[in-house]
Amino acid sequence: MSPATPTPGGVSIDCVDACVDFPIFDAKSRSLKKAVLGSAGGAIGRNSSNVVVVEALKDITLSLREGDRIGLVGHNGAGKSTLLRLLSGIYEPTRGAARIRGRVAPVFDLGVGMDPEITGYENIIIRGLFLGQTRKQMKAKIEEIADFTELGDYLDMPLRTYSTGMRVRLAMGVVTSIDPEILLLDEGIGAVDAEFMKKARVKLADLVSRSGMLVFASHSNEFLAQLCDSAMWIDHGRIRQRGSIEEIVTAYEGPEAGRSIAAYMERMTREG
Ligand SMILES: Nc1ncnc2c1ncn2[C@@H]1O[C@H](COP(=O)(O)OP(=O)(O)OP(=O)(O)O)[C@@H](O)[C@H]1O
Repeated sequence: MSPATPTPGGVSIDCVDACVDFPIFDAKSRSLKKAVLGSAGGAIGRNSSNVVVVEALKDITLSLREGDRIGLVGHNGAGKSTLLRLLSGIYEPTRGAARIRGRVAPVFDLGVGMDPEITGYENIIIRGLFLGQTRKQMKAKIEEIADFTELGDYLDMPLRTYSTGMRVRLAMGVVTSIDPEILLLDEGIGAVDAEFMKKARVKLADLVSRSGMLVFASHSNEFLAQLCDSAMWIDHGRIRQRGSIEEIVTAYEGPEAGRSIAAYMERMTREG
């Protein structure tokens, strides 16, 4: 399908009882008890072959449709990133099913689609191809992307000479220049400095308004409220609750955080 062709019937994601387990072949059983009691991470158990597994996602049943802009909240290791990878098709469910219809742009794994040995310019093209663009489309917008990144002469240097934030700038430049149908964002993109982030947020908001569906994992309620209109609480690999941003922040962090995000959203609406 050409990158500009919309998916017939609209974009959608449907998961039914989807589970994702990570087998850990070199786990030390002595340390397991501690991990089970920890508040971070998914449950640790054993599969039918008695291999230790991390149950990163458990029985995820979820329907997402065109226009959905949903934020994911939850503790460290709750399963947010794993869910984004499941929704992008990068991970297959260990059990259950996940059906994805639409062109997905995953914006979390900065290493994917990038080559440390080639220049920033070349990586712009490569990453665009990875996200379903044609070489011609990428060449047409490479200068605009280069300007956005403000990386100057570094764009002629191999990517391995870049800092983490510089790589994020490059990846953000590419992703905000395309038109994905399903946008999956991880807050890891926050590795850039404050000045650049201000500019990137505007571009991201624009990208989100162009895309058919957004799922965004974030530890920042404000950032979540800027891009999403509903939220879902992931807790130890399960969907604990889905609802409005205010509802979910209140349930996850308590009434004070809920009131604070409600006031923030009101201010956002007032100021347009
Ligand atoms: N490649 C992997 N191999 C083994 N376990 C993994 C792997 N990736 C994630 N996990 C485990 O899966 C669980 C969910 O991790 P995930 O990264 O999805 O959490 P998260 O909600 O995104 O966390 P954070 O907010 O800290 O980024 C954790 O227990 C983690 O240890």
